[in-house]
Amino acid sequence: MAKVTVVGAGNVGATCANVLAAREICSELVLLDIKEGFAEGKILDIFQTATLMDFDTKITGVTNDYSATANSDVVVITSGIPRKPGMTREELIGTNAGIVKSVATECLKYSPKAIILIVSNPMDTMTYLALKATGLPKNQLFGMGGALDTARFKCYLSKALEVNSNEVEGMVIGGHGDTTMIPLVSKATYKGIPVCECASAEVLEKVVADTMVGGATLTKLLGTSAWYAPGAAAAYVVESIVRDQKKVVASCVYLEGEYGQNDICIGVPTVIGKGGAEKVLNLNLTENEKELFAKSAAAVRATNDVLKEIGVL
Ligand SMILES: NC(=O)C1=CN([C@@H]2O[C@H](COP(=O)(O)OP(=O)(O)OC[C@H]3O[C@@H](n4cnc5c(N)ncnc54)[C@H](O)[C@@H]3O)[C@@H](O)[C@H]2O)C=CC1
Ligand SMILES: O=C([O-])CC(=O)C(=O)O
Repeated sequence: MAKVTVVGAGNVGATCANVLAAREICSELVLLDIKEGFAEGKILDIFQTATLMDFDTKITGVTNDYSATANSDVVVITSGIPRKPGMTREELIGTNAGIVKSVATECLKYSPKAIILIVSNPMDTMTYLALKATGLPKNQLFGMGGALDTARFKCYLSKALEVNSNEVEGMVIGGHGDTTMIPLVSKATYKGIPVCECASAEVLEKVVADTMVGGATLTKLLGTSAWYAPGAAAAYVVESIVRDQKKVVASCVYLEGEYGQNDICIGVPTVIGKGGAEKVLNLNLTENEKELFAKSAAAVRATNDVLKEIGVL
């Protein structure tokens, strides 16, 4: 069974840790935070649910002690600040870039073989930065955004169609940003029936718009960004890795020619297994989707350029 480290014991990290422990996705879990006693406290609280929820994953919380994370099979990086209402994810780059770079480097010292999953925002750019800073192969380090955006897309679709969300199929590719994500309506189905046969174009346009601002909507409601679905989405990706499930998850991976893009990390359908991001699937996009993907990549690239301007790359 696997050892998983989650860095950042805040809303998303602690939720991810809770799902991993309660569902016994790994045998050993370490939660690490820089804030004194914070991860220890979150883990003690989670541990006190063990007899209530019937799990026995070995869980440990530590303050900045990377030696406790040694030999992890998977590391999830959620450290960094979240946005506040009215902000974009891209505005977090100045604070989060330094944090993500140093955390990824530190984790790797103790777990050189770990698959590293980046969650901190702006996630596409943080993934690119961590990949370049560590020099890891592209299968070993990738980002989580599409799993969450896809879950939201399915929720909004199921509400619009008034059907069970588990009976809906769909995927969101592109950047994990309010204007960069691309919910693929053309590929979405309800029990094999294309959704465009189930709802009007107007209804589906609203589903797309709601999905794209899914994170911003929650940030406005909560005063900080969401955590239940983000934490569960990260745990979903970890499960596909540690159980070698080979699920196809829209994931932020480094592209070398796929979808017409090079030298960028952005969301594309990816087979996730024990080798990490094992294979990118080539979807037959419509002309409009191809155009949207190129625009999305241009926007992500512009944010990546800021890494050089602020001197972290
Ligand atoms: N990729 C995605 O789909 C999503 C990404 N996010 C992002 O995840 C990040 C975390 O969000 P929340 O958990 O809500 O924030 P939070 O503020 O609740 O937690 C962040 C934690 O990181 C810790 N931290 C900061 N610097 C650290 C360091 N150098 N080492 C270890 N720990 C450190 C803080 O002490 C804090 O406990 C944000 O950047 C947010 O935008 C959030 C939701 C979805
Ligand atoms: O909205 C945010 O800033 C956090 C996030 O990435 C999400 O919930 O999708």
